[in-house]
Amino acid sequence: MTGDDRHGDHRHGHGRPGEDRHAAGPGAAEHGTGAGHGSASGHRSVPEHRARLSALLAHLAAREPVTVSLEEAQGAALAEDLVAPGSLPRFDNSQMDGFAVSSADFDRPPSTPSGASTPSAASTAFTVAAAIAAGDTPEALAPGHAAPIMTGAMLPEGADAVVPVEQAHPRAYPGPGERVELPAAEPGTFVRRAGSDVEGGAVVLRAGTVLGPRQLGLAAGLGIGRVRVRPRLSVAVVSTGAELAEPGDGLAPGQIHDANTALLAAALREAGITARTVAVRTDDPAVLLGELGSLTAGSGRPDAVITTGGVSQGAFEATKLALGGRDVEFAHLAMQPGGPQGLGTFNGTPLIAFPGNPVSCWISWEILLRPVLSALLGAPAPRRRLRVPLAEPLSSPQGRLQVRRARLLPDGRAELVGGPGSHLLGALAASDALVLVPEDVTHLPAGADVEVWLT
Ligand SMILES: Nc1nc2c(c(=O)[nH]1)N[C@H]1C(S)=C(S)[C@@H](COP(=O)(O)OP(=O)(O)OC[C@H]3O[C@@H](n4cnc5c(N)ncnc54)[C@H](O)[C@@H]3O)O[C@H]1N2
Ligand code: MOO
Repeated sequence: MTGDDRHGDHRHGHGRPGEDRHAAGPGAAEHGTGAGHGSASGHRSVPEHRARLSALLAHLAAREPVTVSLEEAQGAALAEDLVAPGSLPRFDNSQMDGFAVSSADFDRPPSTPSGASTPSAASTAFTVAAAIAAGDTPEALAPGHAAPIMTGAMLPEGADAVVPVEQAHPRAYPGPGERVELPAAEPGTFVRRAGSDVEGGAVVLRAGTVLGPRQLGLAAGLGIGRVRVRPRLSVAVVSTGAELAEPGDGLAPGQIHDANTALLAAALREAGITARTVAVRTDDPAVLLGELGSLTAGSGRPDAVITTGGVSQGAFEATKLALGGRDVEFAHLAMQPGGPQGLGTFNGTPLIAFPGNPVSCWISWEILLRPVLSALLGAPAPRRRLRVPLAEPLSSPQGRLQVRRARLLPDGRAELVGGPGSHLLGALAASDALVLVPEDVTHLPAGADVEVWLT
């Protein structure tokens, strides 16, 4: 992780109260419509918080699409339908290394030229024509002839079937004019018909499709080198906390290594988002304000800022202290982990405040922000959601959506990994799924069906 660590650069001139020009951002006052949408626990519900995130980021859906190379397009969502300029396969071609023949020739009585061995009743003797390699433009096949043909090579006019070389006698490619015996083949045998995969002119990918390896392979196979996509988001991750040290550096007593920067930046990049990172290794709100001020100034500012840490009830909550009273609101969600959250704007840039515990960060991204981005922008693609039986019983706090880390077992059951604690990085790394336990559920027996998101 090459974090842009500007700790120690105390530029207090930026982002002080009164310097924060954020007229466009949806401030706390505009979020006052949530009454009645809270959870039974009195905390804000997850759908309500998602709706606020969606309103905060809605303008990002209106950005002009861009035309980019396939390499640059990975992870982006198509801005328009992708239409096949031609067919796949482009032309009738061979699926096997063997001999191109006309199936009609098998109907003729076997020919036994003088000096040739008598073919078996099941095969027919052919005169060998010129061999056809992939990339060749073959000559038409004359009746009674079989052309050695390689996989992918264009079928010659007059041929409608291919016999693999393994079935030929001799099991080889005799020279032109020599003889080869082949067993009968139906029309179309081992022939890959033009357009049998994709028809020219067809819509092959719908607007909004996220471009991964398979989609990019299709575009390339169709000869499409550049695609029109929704522009990539750029997000800055600002981790905060006086206890944080750079991974790789030594620790003073009481310090811990910063996991959130690497975790969130990787999550963003995996989602096709450009991520930059800033570590604010102090609980001084003025330093955080300075960093946020310089981050959100100028044309290079990100589309959004995510902060981690400093949003709970402690005495040194830098994020809350720095941003409280500005256009950022703080709330406690009916979710665990990931309860304390903030959102709003700083200098007009959307700002989302995640809690500091690493698992809380991950859950906040997976359960709150990622689904909002999927719905608004198409990318990243939504996580796959399944209902599967639990491998073991669990209990969950009343009035909270509890999100547990789990592994999907080969038999299709979800096995919990670690407990519910939001500091359990080891268990998080061993998981490949999230189990969502609804707010009103406090106990589930083994075998109960649960909602699982594959991560
Ligand atoms: N009295 C209360 N205390 C707490 C409450 C509460 O409601 N009342 N909520 C708890 C919950 S739930 C969470 S989640 C955390 C949220 O705390 P903050 O967002 O203020 O985060 P911090 O206090 O800065 O850190 C919490 C925890 O995470 C560690 N941390 C922080 N940043 C990183 C990082 N970049 N890499 C690794 N670990 C990090 C930090 O050292 C703390 O252990 O508050 C509870 N408390
Ligand atoms: O809401 Mo916190 O994320 O449980 O530890």
